[in-house]
Amino acid sequence: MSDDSRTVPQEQLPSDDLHPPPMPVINLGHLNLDPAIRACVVEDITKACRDLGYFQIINHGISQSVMDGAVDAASDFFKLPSETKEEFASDDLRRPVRYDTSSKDGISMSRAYLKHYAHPLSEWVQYWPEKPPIYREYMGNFATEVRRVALQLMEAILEGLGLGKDYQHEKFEQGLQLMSVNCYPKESEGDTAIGLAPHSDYGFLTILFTSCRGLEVVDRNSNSWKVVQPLPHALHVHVGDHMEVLSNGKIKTVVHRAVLNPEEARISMASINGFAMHEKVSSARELVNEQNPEKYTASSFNDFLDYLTSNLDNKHRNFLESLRMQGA
Ligand SMILES: O=C(O)CCC(=O)C(=O)O
Ligand SMILES: [Fe+2]
Repeated sequence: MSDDSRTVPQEQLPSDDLHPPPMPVINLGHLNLDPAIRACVVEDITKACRDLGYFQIINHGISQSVMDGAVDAASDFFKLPSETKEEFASDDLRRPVRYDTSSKDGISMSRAYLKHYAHPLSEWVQYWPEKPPIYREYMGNFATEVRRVALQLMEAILEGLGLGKDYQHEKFEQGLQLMSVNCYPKESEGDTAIGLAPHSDYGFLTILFTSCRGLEVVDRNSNSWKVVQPLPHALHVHVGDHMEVLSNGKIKTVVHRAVLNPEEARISMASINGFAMHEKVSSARELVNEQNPEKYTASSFNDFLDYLTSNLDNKHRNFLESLRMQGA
């Protein structure tokens, strides 16, 4: 290894900047209390989405044992011999399950990940790893629960945007869920601290479980990286590209990255929630007017996969930029 390769560029160093309190924390249990309390929680969620694009949720109804079970299933999978995991390796982004050890961006080399569809579970679970034997059941339980939470949050945001909680209800109900299960080694001296390069997520909402600190988000007010400090038993939520499209830019997607933790190896599990594969997302008519003309071309998850496939070597794969209409 040359000396040069041991010098970590400044922009790849983890941020020391803990997200300054108050990082919004939403008590999701309050959504189901009386209408006046629900209205306040809807307002808090919508404000967090508009101002920051991310927040944490507590009292979300997913039990500790379901979360622990999924983490155990993920850790046990990543401990399997390479040959077993590589059965799932593929460059075909349309495979129902994909395993890889590094991204093609040349930055995030140390992450191992497994991506698979999860909704409807009965359709996809047959493709999931059979080893470890707990994987399908435990990850399936977590995926089902986390999707319930995503739908609940989506309804609240639609309500907060003035579209009504049942806006395009069937399309959300029938939408896809992609689980991105990530395993990062402990940071080792001299290596890049970046575990996953900056990106925004496809879909409306990502709900992320993280076993310890490592996620960073761009704070758009200061245009700097902020460390997300996970609260016990909380889940992190951030907005994806299609939320920006649907809201016609009222809510913005969140650029985020993962850095390696200097104390421990890390597991994260992201549930990415969108419309079905070929269902196009466009800006809500109700949010388009003369002052706010339509800003984005309609697109589907299938279009996103096409875009990724033709931009595999692009370090800044920015799907959303490709949708922005001229002059918008
Ligand atoms: O590991 C993390 O904290 C982030 C994971 C992530 O951004 C993703 O899987 O899209
Ligand atoms: Fe992400």
